[in-house]
Amino acid sequence: MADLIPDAERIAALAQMPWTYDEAGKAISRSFKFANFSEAFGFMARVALLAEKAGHHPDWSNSYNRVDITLSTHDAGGVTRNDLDLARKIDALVE
Ligand SMILES: C[C@H](O)[C@H](O)[C@H]1CNC2=NC(N)=NC(=O)C2=N1
Repeated sequence: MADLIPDAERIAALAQMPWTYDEAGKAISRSFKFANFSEAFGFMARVALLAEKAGHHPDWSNSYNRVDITLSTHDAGGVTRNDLDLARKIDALVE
C-alpha cells in the first residue's frame, strides 16, 4: 500500500496541477467539460484504460458533457503518490 503524502508535499504538488484538495474527503478532484456526451464518454474510456493499467481507479460521475473525478487511495485513507500519478496521466489526455 502506498503511503500518504505529507501535507506540505501535497500542497506543493497541487499548486502545479489543476486539481483541488478536499480536506473533508481527503481526496483530490477535478471537473472536465467536453463538447458533448460522446466526447465525455470517450475520455472516460481512455481514463478507464489508464486506471486499469495503473491498478488505481477513479471515483467519478458523468452528466452529459461533464466528468467529475475524485482520486484518493482508499486503503491509505487519503492522497498518495498513486493519486497524483493518475491525475497527471489524466491531465495529459486533455492537454
Ligand atoms: C486490491 C487493489 O489493488 C485495491 O483495491 C486498489 C484498486 N484500486 C484503487 N483505486 C483507488 N483509487 N484507491 C484504492 O485504494 C484502490 N485500491
